[in-house]
Amino acid sequence: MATRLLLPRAPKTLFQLLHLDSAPTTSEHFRGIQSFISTSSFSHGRFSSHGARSMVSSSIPLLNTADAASSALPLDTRVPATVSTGFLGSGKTTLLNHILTSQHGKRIAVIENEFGEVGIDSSLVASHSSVAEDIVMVNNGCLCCTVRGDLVKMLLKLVKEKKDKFDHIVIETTGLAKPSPVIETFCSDELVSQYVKLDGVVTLVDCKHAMRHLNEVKPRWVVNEAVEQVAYADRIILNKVDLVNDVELDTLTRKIEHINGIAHIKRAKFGNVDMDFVLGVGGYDLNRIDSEVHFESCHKEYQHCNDEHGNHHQHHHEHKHDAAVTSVNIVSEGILDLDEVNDWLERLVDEKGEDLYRIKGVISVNDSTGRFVLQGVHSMLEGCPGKPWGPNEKRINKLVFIGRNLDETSLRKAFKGCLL
Ligand SMILES: Nc1nc2c(ncn2[C@@H]2O[C@H](COP(=O)(O)OP(=O)(O)OP(=O)(O)O)[C@@H](O)[C@H]2O)c(=O)[nH]1
Repeated sequence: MATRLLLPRAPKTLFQLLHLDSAPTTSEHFRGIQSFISTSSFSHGRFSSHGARSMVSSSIPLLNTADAASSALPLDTRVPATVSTGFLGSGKTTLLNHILTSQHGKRIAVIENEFGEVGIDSSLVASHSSVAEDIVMVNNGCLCCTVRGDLVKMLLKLVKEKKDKFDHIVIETTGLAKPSPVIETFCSDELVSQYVKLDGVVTLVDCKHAMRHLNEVKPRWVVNEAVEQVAYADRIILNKVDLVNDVELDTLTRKIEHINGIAHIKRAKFGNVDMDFVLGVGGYDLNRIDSEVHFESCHKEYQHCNDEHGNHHQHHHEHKHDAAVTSVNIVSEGILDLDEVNDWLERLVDEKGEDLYRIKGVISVNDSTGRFVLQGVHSMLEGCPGKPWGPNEKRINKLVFIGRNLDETSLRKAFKGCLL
């Protein structure tokens, strides 16, 4: 199975990029993306090397470094799209109605999918919407691999025919859908990624029933949709808190953090959250990775858990090799050898791409005055220079891996091997 890596070996370009003395401008940012863009694609649930595609592209043609240096790039004008997912009855339609009736100043286009001939959800949504311009499109079927083509068609129809009528797209998946094919549509479909950018995956969790679904043991090779929906999330809404007590809520929160250590989590009744929490989250935006990779609990531990070299500490979950979907967070001070990181991540996505759901990171690399940020889905990875480090700022690398069968021990070991 062929895959591509994050950081192609182009030392000259790389070092030019990493020597930026200040935060990158928009054009520098795109230069970075372009330079490090992955070229693997995902088709029918399997990685393939056919048809080089970019994970994040834009309406801007990708420039080479020399061109970028002399051009001012236009703003990224692609329409942001939010994918709302969650188990059956978790509150997706309730949240959607909340989005459609809240005052956030955005005109929303909705793509719904539902089974059956009678569109119950769509009539619920349509009747609640207070904004005349909102557009609701319904797809009768599951937006999974089999109908991914329909999603592409609907997205392209929206952006081509109704472009001026909306500012944001919300895609509600059915409760039993795996979110990955929908996410991959944005990452791997060249046409879609020219017009639309994935803003974030919002997962609704029914606090009353989620634990049962998350713990359900599936036959080998059968995906537990509830776990996947949590694993891919940028934002998680623990909904229906009125139906559980504090102990149940805390246990569920820990379980969810164990699966996804990076998503922001909010508790809610009837999907009632601030719109900032679900719209405009920039979950796939390299510019925002720095603020996303926060690891609050790790910051606390950092003071206690430095090893003898002062450069490593364990996350509070001691899971060495877990067949389930989990997160491994690495927070460590130090400077990494970029070539070593390059080799490591290349090997990792090559061997484990299918099991790696998300990667996000902010790292400090040799000869750079600024952070290097990276993010990826499966074997599609991208990175670019980020904000400069402050003069007295500790260079703390933060990396999070969310995936299946993650071998925490070997991830930490490989990371350590990259430290200078
Ligand atoms: N008690 C309680 N009920 C809620 C809450 N949020 C939603 N509900 C109810 O839960 C039921 C399911 O909510 P929906 O929004 O339709 O859930 P959904 O995820 O769209 O459901 P499917 O489309 O069937 O997967 C509805 O009757 C909602 O009114 C909540 O916070 N508390």
